Amino acid sequence: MSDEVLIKVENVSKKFCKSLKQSMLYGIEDITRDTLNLKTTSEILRKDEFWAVDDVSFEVKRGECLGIIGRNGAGKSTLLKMLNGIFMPDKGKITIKGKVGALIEVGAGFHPMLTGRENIYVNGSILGMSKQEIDSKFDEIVAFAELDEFIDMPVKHYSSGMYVRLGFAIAVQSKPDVLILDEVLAVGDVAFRAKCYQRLSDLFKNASVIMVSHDMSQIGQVASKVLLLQSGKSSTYDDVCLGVSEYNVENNVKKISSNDKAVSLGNSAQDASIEINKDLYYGEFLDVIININAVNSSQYIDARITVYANDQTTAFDCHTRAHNSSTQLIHGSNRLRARVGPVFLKSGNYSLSIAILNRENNEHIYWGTHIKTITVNGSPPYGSAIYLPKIQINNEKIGE
Ligand SMILES: Nc1ncnc2c1ncn2[C@@H]1O[C@H](COP(=O)(O)OP(=O)(O)OP(=O)(O)O)[C@@H](O)[C@H]1O
Repeated sequence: MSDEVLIKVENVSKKFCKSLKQSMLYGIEDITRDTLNLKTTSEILRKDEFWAVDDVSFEVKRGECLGIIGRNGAGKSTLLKMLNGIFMPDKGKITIKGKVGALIEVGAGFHPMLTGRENIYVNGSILGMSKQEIDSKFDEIVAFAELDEFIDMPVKHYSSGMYVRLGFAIAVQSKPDVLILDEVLAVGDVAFRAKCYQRLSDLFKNASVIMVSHDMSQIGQVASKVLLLQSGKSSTYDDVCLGVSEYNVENNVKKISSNDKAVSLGNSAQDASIEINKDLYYGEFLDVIININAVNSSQYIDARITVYANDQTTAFDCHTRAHNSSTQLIHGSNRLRARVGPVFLKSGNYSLSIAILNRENNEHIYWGTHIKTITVNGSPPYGSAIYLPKIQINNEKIGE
């Protein structure tokens, strides 16, 4: 990470009006005051107005990724729209250096009547690429977006996943200094998301990234710091786990113990513990046992296990949804076994983050960041294979 600050946000606020009629009257009042060179009232709240973003300040350096988190209506999209120049702040100052790429709304920036091919040229030039540059990157963009067959189809017929694939592929190829991503990646499928995160980690070396997400495992995986928005007001956390933990508390997710900030439980779980086979040989399976005491009636669940190397890079990230595996969490005690492997990692120590999620709404039931460590032994001298292990889950209490 360099010391060069690419995004600087200083005491920024944005207000909205709850009543459309009132907001139109204020609009007329503001234009009149402006025309008559009278003092404007942008810094104070009038009847029915509220601060959607309230006195927010932060900096993002080249090489950093800021994760913006917060409940629905907390002000995340409003803040992103100000960063992208769609809204002007009512107070404060935003300074952004370099080329900006943004994926804020699915389909935004695309012309529906134009084909994928035509939109690549239009969108690429908006992002500052020359025609020659787009020509040379064209095949790579189409291949990354996996849209070969559909590239000459008007984008109005694209699915939301196809829009996101194309938008992301163009944005990363334009080599932005600043990349702003709203929840758009949530639309893509698991395999495409994995590819995006890989590409993002390449981009992080030279860019500042801002990413909004409701998926705390993604934030844990990608962000280097976190901005938590609560009714427009912000708190910044250099420790991602701590920021996510505060968000979980706000969402009534219980911490397992007060001195273990990295572990949280959702509403449907009362307590949980983890057992693993700590030492494994190259090519063996990793067994993760998650004992959960559930208070709700049964629900289908997924498991996601992320394994980090010593330097905090992700060795692999696997999700049962990608391997068509799921089981039920039942009322009372559950003994979930997530079997991951074969594990072809080079010898060394690794740390594990484990998430158990409700399959229907993706809510976290259990979430532990860097909760356990494992040691892999006996990798061959020529290095480790690049191979994504499979993950299967079953609940030993219901004998599936
Ligand atoms: N154009 C607008 N006019 C009036 N109010 C608005 C406007 N846009 C957003 N708001 C309000 O501002 C607040 C912040 O909205 P915003 O969309 O930024 O939240 P968010 O954190 O992105 O939410 P979500 O997670 O649901 O996307 C909300 O109360 C919302 O209703």
